[in-house]
Amino acid sequence: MEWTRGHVIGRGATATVSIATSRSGDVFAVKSVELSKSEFLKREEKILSTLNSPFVVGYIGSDNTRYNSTIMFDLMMEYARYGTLVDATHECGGRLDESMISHYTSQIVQGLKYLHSTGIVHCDIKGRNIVIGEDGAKISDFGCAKRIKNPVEGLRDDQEASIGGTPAFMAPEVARGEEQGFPADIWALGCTVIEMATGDLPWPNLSHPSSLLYRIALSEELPEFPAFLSDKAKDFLNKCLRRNPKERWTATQLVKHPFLEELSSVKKSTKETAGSPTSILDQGIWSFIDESESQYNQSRTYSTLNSPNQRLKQLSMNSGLMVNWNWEDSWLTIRDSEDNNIRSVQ
Ligand SMILES: Nc1ncnc2c1ncn2[C@@H]1O[C@H](COP(=O)(O)OP(=O)(O)OP(=O)(O)O)[C@@H](O)[C@H]1O
Repeated sequence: MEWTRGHVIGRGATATVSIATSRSGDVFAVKSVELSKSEFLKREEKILSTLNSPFVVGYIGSDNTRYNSTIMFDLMMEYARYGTLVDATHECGGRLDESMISHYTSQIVQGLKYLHSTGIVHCDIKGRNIVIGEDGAKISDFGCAKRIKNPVEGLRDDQEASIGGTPAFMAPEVARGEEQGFPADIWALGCTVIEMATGDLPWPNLSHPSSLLYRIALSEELPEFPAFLSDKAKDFLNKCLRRNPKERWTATQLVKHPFLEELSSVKKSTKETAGSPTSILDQGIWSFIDESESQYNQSRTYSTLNSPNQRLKQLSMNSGLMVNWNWEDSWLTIRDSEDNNIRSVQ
């Protein structure tokens, strides 16, 4: 397929996302990294290409392109024109009202139900990894995702032992470096509900990632439930945010929770609530990205250790090293590969 890269619409820890258009005029998003650093994006493609759900961003294909003298690996996917859930929250004055939280949460839970039924743990659920298209919220960014079992053969996947994600959204068992299964996505979902309700991260009063990770891993505390939420919303949070992963509800159970069943019938159109984005033509889609937009993020590798305590220490040290930590910039994603290397990116 012939296509043209447009302007940058987002930058994550690992990749740059641009708008793109095909010769026939179809608009899509393209996530790009240098080919030599594309291991994680290729792994993302391997997972995304197997998925098909209205609640997961759609896969289109992949390509290699030359940008100046650099060969890029490009993952092409459905374009979500209203940006991320964080963007939608900002455009609504910094907080979403409860009917909208219920509406989006219902779609995310259906996405998680689908993913978990295919044996996939997303491992990095947060507002910035939920994109909003014409038909609502979709789970995106499968850079940390793993298939923990082959539903047909019941086999362990190579990635099963890996640990990843964003510290503020990490479940206690993940912060301790023990395991990251389906319940870890449910914990992160609870954190994402708090993020929609407050416009802030869970655990907002912690000023450093190491204190954050120790608190999540080793205290008996939960993130604070926003006092202004209804009892149903708080009960929903209570089913997600249980420190013991075995006590958390599954996505299949959560779909039927009264918070989603009743309030999600108050459906507002995404157009009404996500503001009115600039038209694609206004955004200069037809021009190539310029030099200043081509700084693709570097990845770094750290060795780590075997015991949970040592792993936790390494995770928190890496977090501190990687970012000048403040809550606006705290979207650090940490990946810990099976051979016990932590790949941490800013
Ligand atoms: N399909 C899409 N449609 C519209 N915008 C998108 C799409 N995918 C990604 N974006 C934008 O690009 C940003 C970065 O994308 P993404 O999160 O996939 O990159 P990443 O490098 O894997 O991020 P991180 O690892 O930091 O979470 C998103 O926050 C969003 O603003």
